[in-house]
Amino acid sequence: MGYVQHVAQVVRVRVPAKVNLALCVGAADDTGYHELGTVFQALSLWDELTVEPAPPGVFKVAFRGEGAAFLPTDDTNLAIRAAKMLAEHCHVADAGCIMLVRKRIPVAGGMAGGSADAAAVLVACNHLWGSPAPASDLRDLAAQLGADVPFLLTGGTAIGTGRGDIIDPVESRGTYHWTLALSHTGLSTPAVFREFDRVAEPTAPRIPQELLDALAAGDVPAVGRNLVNHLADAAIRLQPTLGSTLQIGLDAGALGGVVSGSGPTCAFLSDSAESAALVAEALGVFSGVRAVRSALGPVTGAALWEDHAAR
Ligand SMILES: C[C@@](CO)(OP(=O)(O)O)[C@H](O)COP(=O)(O)OP(=O)(O)OC[C@H]1O[C@@H](n2ccc(N)nc2=O)[C@H](O)[C@@H]1O
Ligand SMILES: Nc1ncnc2c1ncn2[C@@H]1O[C@H](COP(=O)(O)OP(=O)(O)O)[C@@H](O)[C@H]1O
Repeated sequence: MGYVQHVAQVVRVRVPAKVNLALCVGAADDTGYHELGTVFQALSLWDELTVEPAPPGVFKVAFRGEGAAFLPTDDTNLAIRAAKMLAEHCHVADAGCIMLVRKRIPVAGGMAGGSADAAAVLVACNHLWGSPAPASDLRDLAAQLGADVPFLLTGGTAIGTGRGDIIDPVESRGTYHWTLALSHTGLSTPAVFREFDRVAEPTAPRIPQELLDALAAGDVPAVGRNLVNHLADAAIRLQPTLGSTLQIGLDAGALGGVVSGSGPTCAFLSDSAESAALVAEALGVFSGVRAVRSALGPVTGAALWEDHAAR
């Protein structure tokens, strides 16, 4: 690929959080990664990224909002890794950028906040630098950055296989009202997989057909009944209060409740805003819950946010 001259402008991208409607975990391979069968849904809890050009070789990121104080801003940050990876892949002449992320997705919450930011950076920097990378290259780079990153490019409701990075569309109807119970402390994804390995017997990571049928029919109660997460027991062993959180949400009338990904965020499904509000009220007064958020799914993946573009 030849050298690409970048186009100077300010770019804004909005990227959603994800929840796993099913997270079925198989055996680990030689690298320690587990074979997954997962169904992702993108939720209307958005991180917002602004990217501006910077002098050649300067890559910086800053965070505001939810969990910002806990995030590294050095070269280990996924946002910086994503920008550098794209610049190198596309041989962007004089690449550099300054990124600001307004965070709403909880950090280390099992909702793919870091992965979302990485996906947003790929979309934003590709636009900033004159779209040198086709969508297929963005997908390849995303998978190198993390197992969850490719889905955040796509959004909607989709199946993930392999490491969770091979994304295929799934037939899905309906609007899903989610209530998210945020925890006081995060959980490390590798630690939860390690705890899973310590106890669980690996099986084939088969996504329940009942869940796929319910999604195809837009049968929200049946989706609620068929939410499944093989990492949930491990997450609850590491944060026992999550067991109470799940029970409180279900007692308040949620159609289903599940630990999101590796946790600790718990996600509850309702079929209306009114029912979701009752679930949120019950969770909001439980001391084990730090904060409650409401979100709708499915929504689109990382995308330019034209309406709010810097002027
Ligand atoms: C568990 C899930 C479910 O969607 O989400 P989160 O709870 O993190 O949001 C994902 O599989 C996480 O995806 P992501 O956070 O992008 O993973 P990566 O950065 O690639 O890997 C972090 C660590 O998770 C473990 N890992 C991840 C994916 C996978 N298929 N098998 C694994 O064992 C490995 O220990 C790896 O070192
Ligand atoms: N841009 C980023 N946003 C969030 N976390 C990040 C980011 N870059 C690196 N991380 C690191 O990734 C870890 C996982 O965070 P996150 O992606 O928010 O959670 P999860 O993997 O549970 O969905 C955090 O401990 C954090 O230090």
